Amino acid sequence: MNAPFPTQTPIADLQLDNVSFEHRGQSLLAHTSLTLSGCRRTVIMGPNGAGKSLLMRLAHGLLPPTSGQVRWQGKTPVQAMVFQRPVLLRRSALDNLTYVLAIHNVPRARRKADALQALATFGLTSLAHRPARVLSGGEQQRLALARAWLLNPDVLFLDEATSALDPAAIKAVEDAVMTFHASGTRIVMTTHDLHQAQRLADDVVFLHNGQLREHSPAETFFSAPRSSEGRAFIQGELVW
Ligand SMILES: Nc1ncnc2c1ncn2[C@@H]1O[C@H](COP(=O)(O)OP(=O)(O)OP(=O)(O)O)[C@@H](O)[C@H]1O
Repeated sequence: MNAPFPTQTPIADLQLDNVSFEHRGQSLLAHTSLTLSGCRRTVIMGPNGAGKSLLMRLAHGLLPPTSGQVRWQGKTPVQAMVFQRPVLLRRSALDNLTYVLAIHNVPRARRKADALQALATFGLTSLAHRPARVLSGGEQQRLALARAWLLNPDVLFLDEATSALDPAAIKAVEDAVMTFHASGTRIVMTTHDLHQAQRLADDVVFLHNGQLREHSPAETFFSAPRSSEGRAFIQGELVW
């Protein structure tokens, strides 16, 4: 089950240093300092509008902060991101994958075999020739994960990757996340689902109103959160 690019270890720490993001004078993320290290599964939690997606996009480099710095303490790792609604090409599932290999200059002779292997890894072999855009939500999400798999990322970001899925599809995506993690990929994900966070998290970053309230080991966050907002959130009392 080897992905086509060899991975480098250890993965550089990601350091956010006093990062803020403002829009039209409004503070959406304030003075956030955070280090993500090792091969951990970090889950970013918080109520609607807390700034979870924003933090993730800043961490992945999709948005520049208004102030502060986002930096890798070492070689910038290979990164991939999976969104709630994956953007897939108007082609077959297989061709979506061979396309990614082509733009990463993988020799043509290897592309189909590598793509088929990635489809098999995520249980999509029987759908290889189906147009990607007619796949179900869960299948599309697994295809997005198969596409990310081909990049052999050191760090995988997932933004609400299971929020539109039924329980079986959620399990399939969670299994896929575990497959990445077992292969040495650091996971950084947002979710609204407390049970999912309990299943997956090694550590929890908790945000409220654009402020980092705590970054705790999962065990601590779910049994004795350090922040009053974290306590209220896991008791279902903090809506936003
Ligand atoms: N690029 C942007 N420009 C302006 N405002 C933004 C931008 N990105 C996010 N926001 C705003 O920042 C706030 C936080 O948004 P974000 O999507 O990070 O919240 P969230 O915690 O992921 O919420 P949800 O749980 O509802 O998905 C929201 O009020 C949103 O409208």
